[in-house]
Amino acid sequence: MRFYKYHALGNDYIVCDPVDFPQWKNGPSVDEIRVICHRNFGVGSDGILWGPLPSEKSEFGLRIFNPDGSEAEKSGNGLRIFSRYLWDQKLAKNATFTIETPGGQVTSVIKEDGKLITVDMGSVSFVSTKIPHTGPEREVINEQITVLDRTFTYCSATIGNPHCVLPLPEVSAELAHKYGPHLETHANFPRKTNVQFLQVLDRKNIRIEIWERGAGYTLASGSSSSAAASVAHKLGLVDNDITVHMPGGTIGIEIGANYAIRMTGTVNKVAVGDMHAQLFEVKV
Ligand SMILES: N[C@H](CCC[C@H](N)C(=O)O)C(=O)O
Repeated sequence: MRFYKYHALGNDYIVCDPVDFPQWKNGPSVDEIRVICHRNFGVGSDGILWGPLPSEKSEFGLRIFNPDGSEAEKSGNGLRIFSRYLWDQKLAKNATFTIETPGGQVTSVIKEDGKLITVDMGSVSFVSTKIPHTGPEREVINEQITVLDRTFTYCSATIGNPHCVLPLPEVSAELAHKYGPHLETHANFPRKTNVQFLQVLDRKNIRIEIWERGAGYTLASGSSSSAAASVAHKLGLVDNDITVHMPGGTIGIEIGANYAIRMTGTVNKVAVGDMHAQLFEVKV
């Protein structure tokens, strides 16, 4: 059971290719995902990338799993990592190719032999019924939400997966750890949500602290960068080309017409290894 581990700005994923896991007819089970991703009992990662899968629409298909066993519609860092895997394994014959995710088709462009990758992520929407977010259909902009001892003003967006973006004068990891879990599971979000605390530094730079749906605190997130940059732009606070600063590093976001997002960031290869059958004897 060969696996390939990469990270994107410290947001790490394990690529599991169906050719190496013939026993997984429909992908890994929740128990298998949870133990593989576990930092002590498993290989350890912020998620699993299951692919390449057959696709009728795109050149490659991909499924994305969070460490809690849930499935994500899209992952920006995950898509850069999977694109790098396809390039490294010579499965991608050209430097530009398409990938189908449950959250829509994306287009990847390999640069610097895979050390830098650009992904056209699709378009961001703020519409409640697309996120999904409860209440009447509207764009979720500057609404109020109360968790624990605090009421925040927030916006919500989707780029295939759901996001709750909270603009503040200053952000911190402590904010993400304290309020993130409660926002992630708030009743406003029927499919839960990713959470970003947003600090606008200037018209070309933002800073975010992230609490991910199904993964918790992470050092970087491509879909979070896309959503937070789009919210900042929607609020008139930034221009179209933005650098998103996160604890793990920076991602470039270009906002096009109708909030079409072009994301550019690095990928680092970590390891290639083999999972042992005893890994699956533990349930976490
Ligand atoms: N936890 C996310 C998926 C991974 C997102 C993040 N790692 C990224 O790079 O976009 C979700 O359930 O929607």
